[in-house]
Amino acid sequence: MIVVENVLSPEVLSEATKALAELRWEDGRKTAGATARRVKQNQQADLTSRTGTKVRDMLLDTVKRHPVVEAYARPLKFAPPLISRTGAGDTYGLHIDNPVMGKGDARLRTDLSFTLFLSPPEAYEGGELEIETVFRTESVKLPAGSMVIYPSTELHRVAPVISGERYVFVSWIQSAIRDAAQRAILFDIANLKVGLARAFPAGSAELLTLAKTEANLIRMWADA
Ligand SMILES: O=C(O)CCC(=O)C(=O)O
Ligand SMILES: [Fe+2]
Repeated sequence: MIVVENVLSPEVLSEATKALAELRWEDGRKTAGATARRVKQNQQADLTSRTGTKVRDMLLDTVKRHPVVEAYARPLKFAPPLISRTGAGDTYGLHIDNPVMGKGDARLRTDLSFTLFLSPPEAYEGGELEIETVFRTESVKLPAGSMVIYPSTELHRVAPVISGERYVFVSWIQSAIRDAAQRAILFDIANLKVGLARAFPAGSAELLTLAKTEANLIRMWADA
């Protein structure tokens, strides 16, 4: 699991916030899988409108371009994102995300789930994203514009919102590196590259060997 801070610039965040007011909202159960439907009680934006499509593409492009998202998740495919609104009294009970989403070319395996927070934490009480890991339950409530990426293999819920409104942008990633342990090794190497680039000159044998190791591990492990 990783928190990526300030994924959205203040300009993109303010444009997204403005768009939220223009979106049409429908029952969140429409997009839930069979088991999640029972516990899902929120609203979801209709993203087929002009404003909806625009804000969806703007947010997804920003997420896709982020270097930490790329290094951590190694995305191969993204599921169609959702923008959801959880108001006072609403919640999304404990569930597991669908393992496979979409049809045909859009079909993907969900390796990672993410939530990009669009509301500042002061805008609502409750509404933490709670992820049940083996050792503990992680409770996540982030500043607007920051996101959490977590393994889709974990049960999770959105705690009831007590007051205010919680807006988030949510999607799923099929990673080119299916195995989480292999993904973690590649993330370490990506971070090491950044650190060592400060200590060694560009084109040095050390940096070239590290680049070679990274490239060859990706060649060994990547789906495509
Ligand atoms: O709202 C969130 O933070 C997570 C939503 C969620 O779990 C889902 O849409 O499957
Ligand atoms: Fe979920």
